[in-house]
Parts: sequence; C-alpha cells; structure tokens
Amino acid sequence: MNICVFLSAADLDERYTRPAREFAELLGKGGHTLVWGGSESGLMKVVADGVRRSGGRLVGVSVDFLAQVARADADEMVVTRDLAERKAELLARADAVVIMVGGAGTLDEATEILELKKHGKHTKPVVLLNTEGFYDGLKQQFRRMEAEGFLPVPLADLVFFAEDGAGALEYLLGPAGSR
Ligand SMILES: CC(C)=CCNc1ncnc2c1ncn2[C@@H]1O[C@H](COP(=O)(O)O)[C@@H](O)[C@H]1O
Repeated sequence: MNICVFLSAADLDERYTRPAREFAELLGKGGHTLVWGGSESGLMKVVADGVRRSGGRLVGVSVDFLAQVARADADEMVVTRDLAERKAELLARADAVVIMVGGAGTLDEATEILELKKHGKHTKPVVLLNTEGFYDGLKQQFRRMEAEGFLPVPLADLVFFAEDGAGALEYLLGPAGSR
C-alpha cells in the first residue's frame, strides 16, 4: 500500500520519536511505500529512516524551495512548484493518508485532505494518529462540529482516530482501506 504520512518537520523528544519509529517499522516490514514530504528533518526523517531500515520504499514529494534539503537516497523524488501542487501530488500517489503529530504545516495538509474528502473529491481512508493524546483537542473540535451541524457528512466517514501505529495500520488494512 502507498501510505502518505504527514508529520512534523521539527526535532522532537522520545515521546514522539519512539512511536514514529515504531510506526515506520510496521510500514517497512509490511512492505508498504512511504509517500511523504521528502524532507530530511525532524520526525519526517525519523519515519523515512525507519521505513528504509525495515525494507519499505520511499517516495518523496518535495517543493521547489525545499528541494535542497530533500532526501538524496529516496526511491523516487518529485519536486513540485508550490505547496498546493505538492499536496495534490502527495494525495494522488497515496492509497491512504496518515496524519501524525505536527504543527501548522501538518494541520494545513490534514484539513485540505479532509476538506477534499468532505466534497467527495477522493475516498481515500484518512487516519489521525493520536500519539500521546496530541489530537484530543482536534477530536473534540470535530465532534462539536458534527454534533452542532457543521459537518455535512458523518465524522466517522471522514477520519479514523487511532491511538497507535498498529491501530492505524489495522484500520487501513481492514475493510476501510480497500474502499
Ligand atoms: C530548511 C529545512 C530543514 C526545512 C525542512 N522543512 C520542511 N521540509 C519539508 N516539508 C516540510 C517542512 N516544513 C513543513 N513541511 C511540510 O509540512 C509538514 C510539517 O510541517 P509542521 O512541522 O507540522 O509545521 C510536513 O508534512 C511537510 O509536508
């Protein structure tokens, strides 16, 4: 499966690097391809290193102004003109999307992917990986949107909240992943 992972480009501590490494190992050992932003920084590097070490493929989609920090040994590396094109390319190359912990960049990617799904522009499974309860607040916000009529589709049709990497992969490899 080609799994697009959005996550932080920041250097983080063990609370976040350990689960990222574990998820990467599951991806690699499962023979999956990591589709990611192509960068060699922070958690993005941790996951790419882990996938590579455990036998998975790496497909990067970088962007013009970050191309100089793109990973040199990826199996494939695409460089797009801008961030909008990059998001479209990442989605096009993915069978599923996993959103791990991250900052504004990750949130931007997550909301765009969910918004496109809301409008029926794609039907790919999307998982929010809630490491350390990082997305508890976002989950609460989405639940409120759903309860108060802000979402035209059930929240469960948009996104699955997984508590760990194993739960995320189990979901993607189940019936939801083959839709
Ligand atoms: C100069 C240097 C080392 C830049 C590295 N910085 C980056 N490299 C690649 N993608 C990035 C970078 N910063 C943000 N992104 C994009 O935004 C997300 C991470 O942003 P954030 O750290 O969550 O907010 C990633 O999924 C990625 O697609």
